[in-house]
Amino acid sequence: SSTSYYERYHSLGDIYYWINKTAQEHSDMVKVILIGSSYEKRPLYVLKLSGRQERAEKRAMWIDCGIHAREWISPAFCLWFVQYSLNFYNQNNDITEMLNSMDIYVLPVMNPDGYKYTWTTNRMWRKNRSSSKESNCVGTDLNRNFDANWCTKGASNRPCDEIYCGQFPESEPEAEAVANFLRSHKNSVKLYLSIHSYGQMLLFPYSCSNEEVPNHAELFELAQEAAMKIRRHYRNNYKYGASAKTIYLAPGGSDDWAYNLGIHYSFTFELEDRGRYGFLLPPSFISKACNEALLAVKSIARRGASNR
Ligand SMILES: NCCCCC[C@@H](C[SeH])C(=O)O
Ligand SMILES: [Zn+2]
Ligand SMILES: [Zn+2]
Repeated sequence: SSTSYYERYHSLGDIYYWINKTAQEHSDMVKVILIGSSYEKRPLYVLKLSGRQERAEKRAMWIDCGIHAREWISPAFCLWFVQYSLNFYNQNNDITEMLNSMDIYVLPVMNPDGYKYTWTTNRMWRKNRSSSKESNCVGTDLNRNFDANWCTKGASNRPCDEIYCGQFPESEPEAEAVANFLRSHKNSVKLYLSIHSYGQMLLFPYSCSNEEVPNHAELFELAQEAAMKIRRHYRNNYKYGASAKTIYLAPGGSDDWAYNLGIHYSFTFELEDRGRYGFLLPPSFISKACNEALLAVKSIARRGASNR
């Protein structure tokens, strides 16, 4: 059987083509928003998904994929999620209710320069591709470049390191574009999701310190409920909890920053697997990894963003 388009990994050019084709084919539910450009001047496109029911004062959810270049399952999930949502709208109750109750902003590739580089040059590249004057090493870790305890323990100020924090908070155009968009939509965006791999974890703030956020218990319960559903439906185990304790200290993260902006339902997902293939997850695993992630998104979105 021919594997579907959504069970394969796609090159950057392919993804840009897919973004425009999807928006054209679903012009009643999808709008393309240009939120900025990468260091190498590639466009950062966000797809805005909306149900056909116009509701005043709609809440919104944000999902970014591909912040780390080598985590190919992440952009694969964003594409898979968009097509699943569009195909099952007005068929599946969960999807219909989700899209009728909130707009969904999806950024399929937050780090296009790095993603391209993993296809052409180095499959294991993580950072973006910006260069600094001080060093001939390239790239900043975009998930250490946000203004949340920036460049403290768990990040590095050395340009050659994989977790280099950049020259200053939002020094990177990719991070600045996302931060600007969320700042200007902070009254409607109620749920922030950042999709990564690997490790099978559902994480929430803080990762910049061991301090618990005010609604820690609620976020813990949401993550726990989602992990339980994945365990029950797919017999797969996802760890869950506050990032600093569950994975490691990681300051300057997009999720911590979004939380501090006021988006108090903020999560980072580490998708499959647990390390057997790691970042090189075979295409045959895409469907299962995306179904597991979808279950978590639906579970958290139903509870999290509907609370007000
Ligand atoms: N805010 C960071 C959440 C925890 C760390 C997530 C991982 C994903 Se690869 C990282 O950025 O190192
Ligand atoms: Zn990552
Ligand atoms: Zn990761």
